Amino acid sequence: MTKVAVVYYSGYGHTKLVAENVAEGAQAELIEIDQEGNIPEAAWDTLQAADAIIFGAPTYMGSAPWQFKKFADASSKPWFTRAWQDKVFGGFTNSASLNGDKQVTMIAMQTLAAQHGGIWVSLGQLPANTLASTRDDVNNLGGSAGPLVQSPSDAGADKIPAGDLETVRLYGARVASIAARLK
Ligand SMILES: Cc1cc2nc3c(=O)[nH]c(=O)nc-3n(C[C@H](O)[C@H](O)[C@H](O)COP(=O)(O)O)c2cc1C
Repeated sequence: MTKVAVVYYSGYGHTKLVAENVAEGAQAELIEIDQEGNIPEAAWDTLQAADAIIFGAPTYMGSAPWQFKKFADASSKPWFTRAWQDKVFGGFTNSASLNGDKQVTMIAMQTLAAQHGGIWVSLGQLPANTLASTRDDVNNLGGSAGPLVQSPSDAGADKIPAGDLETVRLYGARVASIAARLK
């Protein structure tokens, strides 16, 4: 069976809900990076055993929060031994603005996957960008590297647009299916 892990950081719960939706689509195990930027020791074994790893983080100040970066730096241990070489990777980000510099976070995740010698899975969904498009549509923020999610800054995770959550569920399924094909 194909194993997928979603490793994510969430400061205030919005990205956590997004990660849960990605994991639902991918049938993945969730690993939360805590407020100190750490994951449980056993989670490193889960990542090692995974066929695919999906990174998730909100965008803070135009990039991933330091807790995600601490996790990324800690992954230099498996990097040294090429332990994640040829795994399938994906990633997603969530932030308050429609744009909000999400792409910077996506590029950081793609680069991290490349550092590990991984195979990055793009979003693979057409953008919904016509006059008739709404926030309920899949890929209404027009991502290509991976799913982009917007959480209004003055609301809880329950106000994340339905289209964004459907986008991430489909992306999770895509990563899992590509990992299964390559296995
Ligand atoms: C320190 C900080 C910096 C932020 N910087 C950005 C930003 O650069 N762009 C943006 O669109 N939203 C920004 N936001 C808003 C968050 O991305 C947004 O509230 C997100 O839903 C938080 O996710 P979380 O609840 O998983 O932490 C920032 C929030 C915080 C707390």
